[in-house]
Amino acid sequence: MIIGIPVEIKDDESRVGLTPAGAAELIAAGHSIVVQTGAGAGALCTDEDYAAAGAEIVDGAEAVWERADLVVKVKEPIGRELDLLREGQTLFTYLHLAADEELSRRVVDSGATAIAYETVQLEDGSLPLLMPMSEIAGRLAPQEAAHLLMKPFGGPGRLMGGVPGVPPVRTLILGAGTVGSHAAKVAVGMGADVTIMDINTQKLRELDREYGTRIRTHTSSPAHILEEARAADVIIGTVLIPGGRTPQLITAEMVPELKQNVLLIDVAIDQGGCFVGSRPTSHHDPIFHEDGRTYYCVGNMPGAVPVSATTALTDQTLPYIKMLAEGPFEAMRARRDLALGLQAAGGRLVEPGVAEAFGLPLEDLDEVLAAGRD
Ligand SMILES: NC(=O)C1=CN([C@@H]2O[C@H](COP(=O)(O)OP(=O)(O)OC[C@H]3O[C@@H](n4cnc5c(N)ncnc54)[C@H](O)[C@@H]3O)[C@@H](O)[C@H]2O)C=CC1
Ligand SMILES: CC(=O)C(=O)O
Repeated sequence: MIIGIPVEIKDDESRVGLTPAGAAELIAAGHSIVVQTGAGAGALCTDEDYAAAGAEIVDGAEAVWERADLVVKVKEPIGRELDLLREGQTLFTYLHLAADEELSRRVVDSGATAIAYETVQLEDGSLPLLMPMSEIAGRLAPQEAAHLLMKPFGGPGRLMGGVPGVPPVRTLILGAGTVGSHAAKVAVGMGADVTIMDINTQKLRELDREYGTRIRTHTSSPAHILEEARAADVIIGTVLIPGGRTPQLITAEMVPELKQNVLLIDVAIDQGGCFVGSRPTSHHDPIFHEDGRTYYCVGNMPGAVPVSATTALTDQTLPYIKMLAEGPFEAMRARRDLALGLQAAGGRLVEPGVAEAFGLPLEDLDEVLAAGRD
């Protein structure tokens, strides 16, 4: 099979879908790799590295998209990429369709077999291809907060950990999954005053066991969120309903109750965001202010650390790319975890969260899998 690796064209996105080491493994398994010139440059993977692994380097995105049976990317297709995506082609990438109706319709209508990293799901409910980037985004969130609280960067001028005699910053984390637990780790390490909330008490128990009295846990409900949010200096949003649009936990009624100068970091913006005022921002223009509150809503946070993130991503995606390269439908029929990544194929949408978000017709996953031909 021909596997294509294009340059990522989203704003400030320097990750790449496959490392040269990953390319070498796929080539050893009998596949061909076509890499767009410069695709790995931002992640310190040079064209020479890919060529040494046996990949072909080609100029321009068209040359990759036109030749590839399987396109492996990092972020959702945008702009010209959506024109190039076609029936008979498999796309393997983060898609986050439930956050974007136009993108959802274009991906479905393309007829391509679109498989989202973020909904590949193991039997225990974990999301193995979302996890590495969630670990990174979680660890980055308090770093971003520390930076944005400083006066020279437009913040109110506060230190996350405080100092003797001056209290630390009150940090509220909504969601105790992968992003939330990693954000807690770094925020606790910085000495912040951390409260974390989830609807899943088991996750809160695990954090309680790990951090004891260095962290406060609180069951998530609208009343409890309001109580905690009123006191917070930083709120980090990390909730997820896999495949679906993020529930809005900070509502329009709650916003006037928040402190002036509160910093709201919406990591969950890629699935639509969990604060009512959130709208996507980018690394080069990451924040906006509304009613005295500051929002940070970058949808590709790990793009800030492309060297670490590209390796972490390929480490997890490579076993799945190998399966897909042998025939995507056969692979999805054999592996339920991979099949749960399927969003649409042959113009048929199979992701319930997307159908619900936009009122689109939903097809049965197993019927679509049974009908698929490699
Ligand atoms: N902005 C960025 O660059 C990145 C964003 N993300 C996004 O971050 C979000 C979180 O990802 P993960 O931590 O991996 O997901 P996860 O599934 O590990 O954790 C989500 C948590 O939210 C909890 N939750 C659901 N509804 C809730 C509610 N009403 N109140 C409180 N908690 C609730 C769940 O119980 C779960 O523990 C996703 O939208 C993901 O796509 C992930 C990586 C990078
Ligand atoms: C998960 C995701 O959307 C990202 O890493 O950009």
